[in-house]
Amino acid sequence: MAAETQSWVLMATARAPTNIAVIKYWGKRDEALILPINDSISVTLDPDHLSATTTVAVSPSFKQDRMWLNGKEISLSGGRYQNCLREIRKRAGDVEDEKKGIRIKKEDWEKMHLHIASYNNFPTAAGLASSAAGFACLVFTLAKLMNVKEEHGDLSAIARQGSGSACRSMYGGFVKWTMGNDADGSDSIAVQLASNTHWDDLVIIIAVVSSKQKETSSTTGMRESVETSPLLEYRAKTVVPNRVLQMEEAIKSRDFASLARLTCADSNQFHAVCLDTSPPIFYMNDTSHRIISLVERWNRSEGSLQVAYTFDAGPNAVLIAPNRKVAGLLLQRLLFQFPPPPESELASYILGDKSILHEAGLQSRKDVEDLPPPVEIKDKVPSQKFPGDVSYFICTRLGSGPRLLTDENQALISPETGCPK
Ligand SMILES: Nc1ncnc2c1ncn2[C@@H]1O[C@H](COP(=O)(O)OP(=O)(O)OP(=O)(O)O)[C@@H](O)[C@H]1O
Ligand SMILES: C[C@@](O)(CCOP(=O)(O)OP(=O)(O)O)CC(=O)O
Repeated sequence: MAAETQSWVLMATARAPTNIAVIKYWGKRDEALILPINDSISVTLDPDHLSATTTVAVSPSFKQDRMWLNGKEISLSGGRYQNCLREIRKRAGDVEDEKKGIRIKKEDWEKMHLHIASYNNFPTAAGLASSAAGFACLVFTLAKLMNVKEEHGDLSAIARQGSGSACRSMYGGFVKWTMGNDADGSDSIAVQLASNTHWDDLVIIIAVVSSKQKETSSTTGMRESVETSPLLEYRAKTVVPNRVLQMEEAIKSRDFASLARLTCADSNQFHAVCLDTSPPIFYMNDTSHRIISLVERWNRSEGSLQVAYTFDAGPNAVLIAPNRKVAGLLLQRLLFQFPPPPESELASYILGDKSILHEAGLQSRKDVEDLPPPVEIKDKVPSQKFPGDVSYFICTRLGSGPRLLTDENQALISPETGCPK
């Protein structure tokens, strides 16, 4: 390592999106390498609304690897962080910054320490896949700083070792994680099926459902399902392979009815596997079930699939609408049943792309209070309302994959101190 001065700090900053699976990953065949028992397919969400931003800095003055997440120092000693750091360091290349007089040879990276700062623009560990955005961003930013030449696919195999679903956040649009066959996991990678512009009418609405009870983590839950659920074996071997083919076809031909049917069926089967686990795992709650009923009732009354729902390892609903008009009708239904609690404003109850709200004629709490019951529930069931059962909604869309942020003002680490700003 040669440099005029030993006090320099070299940094890279990037942003990576989160993703939601429409064909779920649930179950590993190798716990250490994080190799799944079936393929999965996801949509990448708009990084403007749900993403991680990470800065990685290197300096000869750093004494150890350190990381700060949302401003708080966290330990990097866990196997998942260590695996990602080791795999990237192995592939590091020579780096030269002539202006700053910095040269780092590839063999130097093993000895140099890193400071990492990351920030999520959405709640961490709230069932919104922060670990997917976080590990994808970490691996992508490390690879940029260390001049790693690997393709996104190879990088996805490293992100996978941070958290399985993270490998799918290495691309935008529609992404497939192919389970692979090799024992070392080198072919268990993500591939892009279509970019976010391929089907840009789709609107995603996330209902962040209030939940007090502590849930079983995905890692623990899927281990218990692998050990005890006979349904999971049938799902992985028999159901998912066909569903993946049908989903790929639906995406290619922008067939919303098919996408919706497969998405709902796969979410429901995943939660059936959780119930089939011993002891059973309950990720959804009464609010989740009410949202499913709302969608099913509406779809049935229209005689065609208006929207799709899917739920990960928690009670939050992710709803997919084919376009803004239907998304507006969906918001009206959701807000009729789950109005904002008395003390909260509509503007802080609907986050992300608020324009859909305005297009649906909803400018204020009064507009929500005046909403008539949806036609499909009139006269059939009492139109009960549940204010406060949803914490807030996020309106978003499909998004692009990780990208480098070149504006130094966006760095989360100070070039002077080498620590978070
Ligand atoms: N930006 C980030 N950079 C690096 N690691 C992160 C980042 N954000 C989250 N993580 C890691 O992911 C962990 C949270 O993952 P966890 O699976 O508990 O929650 P989640 O991904 O938000 O929710 P879920 O998996 O249920 O959708 C954090 O404790 C941290 O280790
Ligand atoms: C239900 C899921 O969200 C499970 C995600 O599991 P994780 O990727 O969080 O699990 P680990 O690999 O153990 O870190 C479905 C999915 O995203 O495909």
